[in-house]
Amino acid sequence: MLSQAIYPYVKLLNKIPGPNGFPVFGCSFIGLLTPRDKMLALYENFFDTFGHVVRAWAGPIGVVFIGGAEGAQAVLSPTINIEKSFQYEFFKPWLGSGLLISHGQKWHSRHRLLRPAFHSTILEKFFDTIVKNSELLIRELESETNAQEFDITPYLKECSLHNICETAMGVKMHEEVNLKKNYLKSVQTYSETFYERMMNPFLYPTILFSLSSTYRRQKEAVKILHNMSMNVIKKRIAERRLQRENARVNKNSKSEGFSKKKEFLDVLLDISERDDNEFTTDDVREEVDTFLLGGHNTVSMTLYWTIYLVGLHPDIQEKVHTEVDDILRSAEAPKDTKMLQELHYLECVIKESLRLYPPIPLIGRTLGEDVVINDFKIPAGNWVAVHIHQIHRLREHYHNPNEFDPSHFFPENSRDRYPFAYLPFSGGPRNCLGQKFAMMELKIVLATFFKHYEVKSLTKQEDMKVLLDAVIRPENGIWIVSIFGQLTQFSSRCPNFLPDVSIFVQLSQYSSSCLIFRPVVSIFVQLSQFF
Ligand code: HEM
Repeated sequence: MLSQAIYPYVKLLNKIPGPNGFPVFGCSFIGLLTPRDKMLALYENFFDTFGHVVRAWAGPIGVVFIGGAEGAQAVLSPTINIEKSFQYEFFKPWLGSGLLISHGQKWHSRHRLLRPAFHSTILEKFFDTIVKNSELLIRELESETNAQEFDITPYLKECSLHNICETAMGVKMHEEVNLKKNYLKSVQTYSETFYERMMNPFLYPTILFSLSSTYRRQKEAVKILHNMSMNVIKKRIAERRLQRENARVNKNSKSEGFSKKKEFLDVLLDISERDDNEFTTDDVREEVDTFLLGGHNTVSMTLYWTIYLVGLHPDIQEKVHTEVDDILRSAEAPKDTKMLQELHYLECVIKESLRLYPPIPLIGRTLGEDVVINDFKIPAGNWVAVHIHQIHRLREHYHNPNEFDPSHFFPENSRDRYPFAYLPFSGGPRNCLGQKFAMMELKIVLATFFKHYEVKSLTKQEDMKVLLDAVIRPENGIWIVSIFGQLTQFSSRCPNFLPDVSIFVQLSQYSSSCLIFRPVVSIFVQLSQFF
């Protein structure tokens, strides 16, 4: 009975080209055997070999990878496809069923509730706070300018964490040194355990996962992550109490936290204070966890990839400095949103950095209806992964796909581009809620940074190890030499993005040259004929 039900499905999916899989194990061994810094290259090789639509078996479950813009549009546009794929469940111990993971009625109502908290009129209120934190970053970096070389990533992570806490959450976390340090470390630990689980279908069932050492590491990380979000919530509740007290004492004074347009955390706390139990403390916490993560991790990632890429290209760096100096003049940082809008070249640089290193390189969906892409039918209910990183490097959309070339976003080059060929913030109804916030923050921090610093990146692109977990990040940080307030020329480095991965593609096609492995492989090949 079961095989009768499964067989047509397997047959249908096997019409889509992709690496062969073994019964039960599918192609899982490829993921397990591939070093993390080679994963992106492995995907690229699959797309080169099989085309824009690639089928892979994650254990016994079929996943279809989409590496073309038209396919991405077919999956991401329809409202019926808003359900995330099963792997997002692995975020549940941390994020509960917050906005990133939820679907159906819950997603619709939360989305409607929280969207206004990122409206442009609210964002303008955040401008001065982000400027202040950017200036703090500049002062903190001064201690490093005499050093030979240093890793800039911890500074940028902290800056973006300050920004999201002080704006959307309405609390200052500058003094909480240990809490922040442990939080940032635990974000990384969780990302790693997420990746380990995703790559190993044996860890998919909760019961097996709970026996693993990965689970124990994840559990410890979750305690710290929740400690951070509860701390933020408690601080804001105390702040609101104080504001109310002040408003009572001085009846005429207007309380900042109770203006008509509310910041994110106040929206949540207002509802949780009502008597109807619609929103519990856990509901508030899962959204705070979601926005703390969304608000700092991807932004800091973009900050350091942008500084890294600019630090490799003196010609581009010179143009950035010229523009920032022209627009900011004697100001230490951007003064208003009008000034930000005039930083056209910097905007192209940020967009180009997001193209080459989209912080979230893959997004998953469970299809709500059958989708046909390039004549291949993917049935409703199937998992699909849209490979943003791959789509961003297609020559049909970018004249110089593997180079850092901000001219890709000059109006004359981008005006006619296929809309789903650029997806750093995803696309369709479940695109990023913090997109405008992120672009404003990135521009303010980077304009302030380049107003004060010239940088030289020390790791060549060919030596840069890029790790894939929930995001793409440099394995060993971003090592730079920075010069405060004086501009000099540095020699350009040779970009060469993808390491050699031929061995992994061979593996995927059962031609492993490993002697011990070969007999095992051949048995599975034989068995797979009967499947
Ligand atoms: C450069 C910065 C950012 C990038 C590249 C980025 C990228 C993305 C992407 C690709 C998604 C879709 C994820 C998926 O479908 O699995 C997403 C969703 C989301 N992002 Fe961002 N994001 C950024 C900044 C932010 C910020 C600053 C916030 C909050 C303040 C935020 C909040 C969210 C939320 C809540 C979602 C879930 C939306 C939903 O499912 O309805 N993001 N982001």
